Amino acid sequence: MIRFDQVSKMYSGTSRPALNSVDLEILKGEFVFLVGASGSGKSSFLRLVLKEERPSKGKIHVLGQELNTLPSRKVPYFRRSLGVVFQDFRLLPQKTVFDNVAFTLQVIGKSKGFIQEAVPDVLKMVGLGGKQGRYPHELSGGEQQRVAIARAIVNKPAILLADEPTGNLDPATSAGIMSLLSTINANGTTVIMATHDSGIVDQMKRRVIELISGQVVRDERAGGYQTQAIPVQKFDMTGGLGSRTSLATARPPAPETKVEPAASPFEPAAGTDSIEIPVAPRTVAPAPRLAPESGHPTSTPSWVPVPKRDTPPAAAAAPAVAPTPAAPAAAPASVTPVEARDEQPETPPALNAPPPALNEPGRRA
Ligand SMILES: Nc1ncnc2c1ncn2[C@@H]1O[C@H](COP(=O)(O)OP(=O)(O)OP(=O)(O)O)[C@@H](O)[C@H]1O
Repeated sequence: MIRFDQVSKMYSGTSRPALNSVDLEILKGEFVFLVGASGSGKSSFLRLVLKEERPSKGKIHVLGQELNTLPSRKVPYFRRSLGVVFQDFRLLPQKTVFDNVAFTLQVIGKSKGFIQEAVPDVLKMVGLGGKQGRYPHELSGGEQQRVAIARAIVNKPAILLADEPTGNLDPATSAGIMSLLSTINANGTTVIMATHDSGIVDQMKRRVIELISGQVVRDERAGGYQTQAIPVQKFDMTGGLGSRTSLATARPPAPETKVEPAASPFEPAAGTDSIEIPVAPRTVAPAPRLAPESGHPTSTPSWVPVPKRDTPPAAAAAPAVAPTPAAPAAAPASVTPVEARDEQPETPPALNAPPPALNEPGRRA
C-alpha cells in the first residue's frame, strides 16, 4: 500500500537530509505510529506520501502508484484516496460544522443530494450528529478535531495521515480521538499517525516506526514509545551489514503472525460504546536512546524482520473494534482536505495555509 525504497529527502538550503535512505512498507489496514524527536523527519515522511514533496533519492509507491512518475495533473485525483488530519484542526472559521465537511465535497462537484446525505452520516459517525449547525469557535478542541476527522474521512479514504492529531488536546479528549481513529482503522482505513504522545503509543500497542535524524531506527510490531532504539542497518539478517538487501529485509513481521492489538483502552469493548479513559502522561520528544558511544542498541530487538508481503494484516481482516452502530451504512464519496487545497476556487486559509505540522512556515524549499 505504501512502500519507501531507499528514500532520502534533502530540502534545498539544508546540509542534512530530513529523511535518509528510508526503506519500509506499510500494508493495507495497518495502524502505524511514527515517532521521533522534533525534526527527525516524521512530517517529511507524511508530506512525501501525499506527494507534497518529492524525494531527492529513491522511490515511493502509494496505492500502487510510483509517485515520481505520477503527473501533476493526476495528483488531485490521487489525493482523493488520502485523508489528512493536523494538530491544529484547520477548520474554516466562518463555516458551520456541516459546511466545513460539505466544502470538500462541493469542491469536487458532488451533488447537493449526495452532500445532504453523506455529511450528516459522517458527522454522526464522529459523534457530532447534533452539532452540525455550530461554528468552530462554538466547539471544544476535541470536537473541532472530530470535525477535521469527519472532513478527512467523508470519502472513506484508503489512507488517513494524522500529524500530531492529539497535540493540542488534553489526555481524556485525546483518548476519544484515538478511539475514533481506531474505529476508522477497524473499518478498513490504513492510519499513519505522527505523534509525540508516549501515553497513546504505549497504550495502543500498534506498529511503531521510530526516526532519528531521518533514519528509521526502529520498526516494531505492537511497540511502545520508549522501546530501545535499534539501528535497522545493524540488524543484519543476510550477512551484509548495512547492505541494500539487509535493509530491504528489515521489515516488520508478516501479517500472518497476526498482530491482534491487545485490548486497548482507546478501543471500545465489543458490543459496547464505552471507553476507559486513560490518563496518559504527555512527554516531549525523547532523546535518541542509542548507546552513546557505539550507536548500538542497548537491548535485544523485540521485533523480527521478515521479507516483503503483499497480503493485508490479519488485524485488518478481523477488526479488533466493532464498528460503531452510528457508522454510515454506505460509503460516501468525496475529497480530502489536501485535494481541496489544490482544487478549491477560493483559498480559505484553513485549507490553504501552509500546514505547520507538514509545512512549517518559512521552511518551504
Ligand atoms: N520545507 C523545508 N525546508 C527546509 N528544511 C525543512 C523543511 N521541512 C522540514 N525541514 C527540515 O527537515 C527536518 C525534518 O523536519 P520534519 O518537519 O519532517 O520533522 P518532524 O519529525 O516532523 O518534527 P516535529 O515533530 O517537530 O513536527 C528538520 O531538520 C527540518 O528543519
